[in-house]
Amino acid sequence: MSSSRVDLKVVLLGKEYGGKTSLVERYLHDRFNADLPYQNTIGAAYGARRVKVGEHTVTMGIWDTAGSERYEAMSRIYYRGAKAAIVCYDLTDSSSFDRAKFWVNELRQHEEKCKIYLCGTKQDLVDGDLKKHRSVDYYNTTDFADEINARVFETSSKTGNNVRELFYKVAEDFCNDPTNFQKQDDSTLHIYDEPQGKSCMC
Ligand SMILES: Nc1nc2c(ncn2[C@@H]2O[C@H](COP(=O)(O)OP(=O)(O)OP(=O)(O)O)[C@@H](O)[C@H]2O)c(=O)[nH]1
Repeated sequence: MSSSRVDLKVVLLGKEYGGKTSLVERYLHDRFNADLPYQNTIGAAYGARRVKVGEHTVTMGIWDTAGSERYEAMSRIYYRGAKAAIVCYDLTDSSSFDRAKFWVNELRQHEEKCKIYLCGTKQDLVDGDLKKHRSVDYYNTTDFADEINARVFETSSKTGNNVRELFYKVAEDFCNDPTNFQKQDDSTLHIYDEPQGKSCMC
């Protein structure tokens, strides 16, 4: 197994049952299994992927944190040093958007340089005839995004809609910021870079 530097640490934050693990599973392994019973993340899970953006190839290290408030203190550890945070909320659960605001506030206070992406999950459940299930208004999310200088994506891990686009945008924004390509010191994290399964770091 080869080891490689992680250029871009990305953390996923949000309420439990909000769809974070499914989003990472869809992105890293292109799979979604609706028949599997829900299993809450304990601690956090890690996966990595190389992404090519123009002339750059960056290794994205993705931390999927536990949404349960029981693990809140631990989730704080995982956003340290993150260049990007994907703050997820479930489009069928308005309280999950309140929780997303909580995480945005945390990031703004403690990790100022971390770029924030708001991600409304389970978009397939509020699409077309299923619109009545939508509990988070799109324009509320874009207004909030404007306030905090973030982008909004609505994704479905079931259909794959917008998932690659979201992660590509994270990588692209990173590559478009020249300060990210200044010489790094020896404290850079080195880890294995192949896509990895869900692991518990409890
Ligand atoms: N229909 C639909 N269901 C989804 C989607 N994403 C997630 N789910 C379902 O929502 C439930 C919770 O998803 P998870 O990805 O485990 O949520 P999580 O945010 O990782 O949860 P925690 O680990 O508790 O923080 C699971 O039963 C998923 O199958 C989606 O895009 N569409």
